[in-house]
Amino acid sequence: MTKPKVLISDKMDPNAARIFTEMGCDVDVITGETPEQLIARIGQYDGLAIRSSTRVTKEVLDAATNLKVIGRAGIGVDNVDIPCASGKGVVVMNTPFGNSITTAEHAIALIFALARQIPEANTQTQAGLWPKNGFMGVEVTGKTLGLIGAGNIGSIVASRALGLRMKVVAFDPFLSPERAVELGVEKVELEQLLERADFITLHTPLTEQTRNILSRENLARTKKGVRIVNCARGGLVDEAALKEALDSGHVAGAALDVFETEPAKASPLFGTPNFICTPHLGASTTEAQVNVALQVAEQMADYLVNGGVTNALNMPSLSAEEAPKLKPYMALAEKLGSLVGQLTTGAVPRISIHTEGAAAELNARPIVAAVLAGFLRTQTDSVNMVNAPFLAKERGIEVREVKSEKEGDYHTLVRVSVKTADGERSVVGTLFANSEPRLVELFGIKVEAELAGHMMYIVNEDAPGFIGRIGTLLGENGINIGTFNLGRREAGGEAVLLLSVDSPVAAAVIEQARSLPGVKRVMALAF
Ligand SMILES: NC(=O)c1ccc[n+]([C@@H]2O[C@H](COP(=O)([O-])OP(=O)(O)OC[C@H]3O[C@@H](n4cnc5c(N)ncnc54)[C@H](O)[C@@H]3O)[C@@H](O)[C@H]2O)c1
Ligand SMILES: O=C(O)CC[C@@H](O)C(=O)O
Repeated sequence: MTKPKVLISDKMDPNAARIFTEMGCDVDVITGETPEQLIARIGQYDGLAIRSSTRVTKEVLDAATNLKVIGRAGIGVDNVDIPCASGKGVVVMNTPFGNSITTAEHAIALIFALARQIPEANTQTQAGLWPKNGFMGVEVTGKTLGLIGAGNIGSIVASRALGLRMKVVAFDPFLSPERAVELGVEKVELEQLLERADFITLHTPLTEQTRNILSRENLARTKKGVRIVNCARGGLVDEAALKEALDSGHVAGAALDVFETEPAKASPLFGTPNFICTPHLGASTTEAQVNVALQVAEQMADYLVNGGVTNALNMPSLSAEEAPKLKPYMALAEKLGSLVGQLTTGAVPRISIHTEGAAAELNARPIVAAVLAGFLRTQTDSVNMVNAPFLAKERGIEVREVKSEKEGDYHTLVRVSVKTADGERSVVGTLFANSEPRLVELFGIKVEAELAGHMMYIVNEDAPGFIGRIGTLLGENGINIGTFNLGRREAGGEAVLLLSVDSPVAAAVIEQARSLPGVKRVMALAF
């Protein structure tokens, strides 16, 4: 088997390359390339490991014809076009916890740097000015810290601030009252936070809701003399308004680790008194960089070598232990999705996936994704487990998931139902010997068929002589029948015949089969 090939395109702790190699991947470390150089190179790689410098744009993804996974050694993935990656079936992973402590410590360091004006005091002291009277600071003890965003990093900042005897108020619409109590913070609305905080620290992602959360209007609502720290993302604070608020003295100090445009080589804020900044160093400690490098390499290699999915932003997680258990179900689900896709014409506004018995105990999301991939592959080639849910949504298909752990006739079942203009139609499958996918029901008729290779689907009136006629027709056309599966609603009623054949069935043979007496529908199928 050829080894998966990974490119590390940003400066990363060397442990990442070591782990890739140890886990069976070939790895190249090529950093500092231009976008054009990356575009020219990316086609040969299965994996791309990045930090924040590499921009994974649509152009890069268009050229990445072999790419299966992008791994971000860090948290923020705003340098990756995730919708485009999802559309192309590329898994995007990050390492959500590896640098949280480090970044929280940077925020605390900046709070102290602002409270005691350490950078400027250092500069003037080293310039020989001994400015002992020019730097009257403030204590943080007893002050109120306003936390905007109380997730991984925000909650660590809160614990450190409480240790410093600060009072912490937090604005985070997704923070539950119970969690706030657990963290020892007071959950407040943004307006209250702005009015009460002596220090404000931001720890949210940049989203449409958080962009400019410290806007000109909100900065004006803050307490006079507030000090502001942003170690999260540029764009959360209006930089022009911050400059004015610093100049007017309304804001006593501001520290930015992140900027609207990075690298920030020029900014109106540079040189402003009481403004300090660092070049996106929040995650830059030896410990954090080892953590995220090890984690990203382990996650990516696990995916490329074993199929395990951890911390993916566009696909359900799947552990290396779960992967082998789910594998036969995903094969069954994909076949059922494909069958129903091949047998359905016209719009499908809804697909329902019902798992029963042992199947209901499993993680349903990969099974659902496999059904959708099988179904959509009948309409487009560029579909896989990652992009299938997105494509289904794009096509206006509502996807329903139902689980019932009670066993019926089979110890495990997957039922796929599609809603069409003619009503709801279902196909049902099980696993024989826990591993072999079998169709057991087709549009309400009991059958038993392996869905594999080339097949023929025939609906006819149950009448003597039909099987002989179809056998003769195929024989005369040199088509060898592999398996023969029959089912019927009742004696003399509608019957279904599923044949596996050793070679594709030509359109002309399908036409001849359609003209046999009693035949209602004939289709060639392929799996
Ligand atoms: N400076 C750096 O080097 C550095 C390092 C690591 C992380 N970060 C950034 O820090 C940020 C926080 O990281 P994290 O790991 O704590 O993320 P997280 O997802 O654990 O926490 C984010 C929190 O923001 C909250 N939130 C979302 N929308 C909000 C809104 N409209 N108002 C208020 N709160 C809102 C969420 O509920 C969540 O609790 C991310 O943007 C990440 O990219 C920066
Ligand atoms: O890789 C870095 O140095 C920055 C990391 C940080 O912004 C993150 O979102 O994890």
